Amino acid sequence: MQAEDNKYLFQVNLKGMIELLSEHIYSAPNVFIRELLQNGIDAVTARKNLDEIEGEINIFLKEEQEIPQLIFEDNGIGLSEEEVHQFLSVIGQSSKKREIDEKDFIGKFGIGMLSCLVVSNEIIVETRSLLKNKGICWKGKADGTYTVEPTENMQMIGTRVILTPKKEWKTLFKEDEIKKNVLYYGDALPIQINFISNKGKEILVDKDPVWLNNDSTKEELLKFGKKTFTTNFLDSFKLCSKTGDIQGIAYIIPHKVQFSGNTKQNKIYLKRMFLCEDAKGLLPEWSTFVRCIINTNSLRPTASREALMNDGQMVKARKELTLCFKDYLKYLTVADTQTLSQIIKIHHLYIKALAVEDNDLLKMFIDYIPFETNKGMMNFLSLRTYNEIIYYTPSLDDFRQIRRIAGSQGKTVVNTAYSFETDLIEKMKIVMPQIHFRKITPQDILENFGEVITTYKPEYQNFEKKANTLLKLFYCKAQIKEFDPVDTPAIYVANDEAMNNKNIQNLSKSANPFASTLHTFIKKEEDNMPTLCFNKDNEIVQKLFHIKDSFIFEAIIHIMYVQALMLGGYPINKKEMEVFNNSLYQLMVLGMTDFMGDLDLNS
Ligand SMILES: Nc1ncnc2c1ncn2[C@@H]1O[C@H](COP(=O)(O)OP(=O)(O)OP(=O)(O)O)[C@@H](O)[C@H]1O
Repeated sequence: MQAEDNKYLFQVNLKGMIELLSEHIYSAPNVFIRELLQNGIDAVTARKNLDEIEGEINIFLKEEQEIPQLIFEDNGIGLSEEEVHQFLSVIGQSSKKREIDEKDFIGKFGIGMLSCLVVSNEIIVETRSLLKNKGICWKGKADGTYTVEPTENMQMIGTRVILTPKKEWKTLFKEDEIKKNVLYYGDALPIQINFISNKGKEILVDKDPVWLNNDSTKEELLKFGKKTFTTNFLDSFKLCSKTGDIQGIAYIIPHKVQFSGNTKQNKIYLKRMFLCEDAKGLLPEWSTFVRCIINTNSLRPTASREALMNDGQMVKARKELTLCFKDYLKYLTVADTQTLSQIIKIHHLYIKALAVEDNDLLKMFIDYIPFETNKGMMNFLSLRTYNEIIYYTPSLDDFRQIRRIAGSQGKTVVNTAYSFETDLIEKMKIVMPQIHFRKITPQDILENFGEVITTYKPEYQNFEKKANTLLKLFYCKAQIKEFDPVDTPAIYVANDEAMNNKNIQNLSKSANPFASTLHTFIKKEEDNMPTLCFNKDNEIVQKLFHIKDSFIFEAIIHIMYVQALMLGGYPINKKEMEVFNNSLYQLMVLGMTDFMGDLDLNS
């Protein structure tokens, strides 16, 4: 279209716009209901600024004809003929674009009406402005044309939007579907919404939801939470933030949840219109142990109106909401320690995440937080009460080994291999300098084992020599030590590097094409070989010092070696399993043969 000499106006291909909306911007076609509710409530808000009225939205469903007709009617400000041309007929034009409008209105982009053309070929708008005394009928079509003419149908001030479905969207115009969608988007709206069909009038929404009512009791809130999320929550607490003008409620999930950062099971409202389930960015990442219902009056939506903009305001709001979490937990420490213990029992991982971030909380909760130790789960209070030094290990493999042996040495060792534990310990070292923490490895424990000078006793030397020859095949060395408990004959000790060396060693003997170069990765081979420590005072070991039969010696060393691997929770390869089974089998046969030798087979 030519506007002036050499100047042309852009044209909008409405069909393309509708495709863009339905396929890329809106996640589902039912959003037209949200857009109509929102236009209705915005119109009522605009009228209330000039006039004292009780706003109302009536939704009529007429099903007498083969094609149903859906009418959304509001008693809002209405539109004049000029406004119809200016706002309804220009895509991207909105009467709510001024900065001061942001506070009052939900809409602002000037595209919401188009969502109706996703489900209907035509939009009919009958409207009468508060400021004019005649009604207008506007008809807009998906082909981009529209008509405007006077109408006698509008006796009231307000607007009526009339839609008939495209064939493929007829199901969205069924009574149940409409009611479900109206409640999905509009259940918290501050306006009465009625549904009217040939069966009569039904009030769908008429009062403030429990979670926005400051006088609601905890019981009422928990009941509402159960109805909304079908969960019997452990507890609830209020959320509020000045930034974003946020109010809401958080429910504590009564069972363990994966620490996955899943933020998609909440209910987020914008100016009391449902927006989305994903609270990403608005709630801290560790908050997945709660379900939240939140309303914000001033954070900004994206154009799809299905998410909030992750901007500076949201970051500020998140900080304020995080404070609500902290305040609630602090409150529990003084007012409801029973609920606090339950929460910590189920969600200690999240509480740890919180405590890592905040020194005050760390001091407040640390005594309640459970840790895995070689003596079972222990809370920090018991740990610090009964141990002068708190030993810890950040490697799970090391913990598995240490678990068996540290206790016998009177040590309590904490497994800090899980998320946040190491950070917590590092923080505690600073915040609580009076408590002594010490990192420990299997090597440290090994060094604490009683030294046995083998050179004094030829049988010890002989034992180590023979055992070393056998164990070398498994990339392991033998050592005689003295340690508790005496009934443990042998302990396998290997740090991460030693285990790596063992694995490389195994690979280098396999058909791996890089086998010949793998040896270069093994550092200080002898020093860092896994060690099988034999317990000098153990009954079996004592007997092995004197055993003459090399066959039995070999079988027992093999069995002790694999048993020690099992005890330490180490992986066992095929070759190790084979020698274990074979040795056990041979010993059983031997034992039975000896036993049968004593029997009188003829009797
Ligand atoms: N029920 C109504 N009563 C009065 N005016 C309305 C009504 N519905 C739509 N309008 C007018 O039509 C304009 C365009 O509406 P539309 O829904 O496309 O966009 P919006 O509400 O302004 O913004 P958004 O795209 O963010 O929803 C509105 O700005 C408003 O001026």
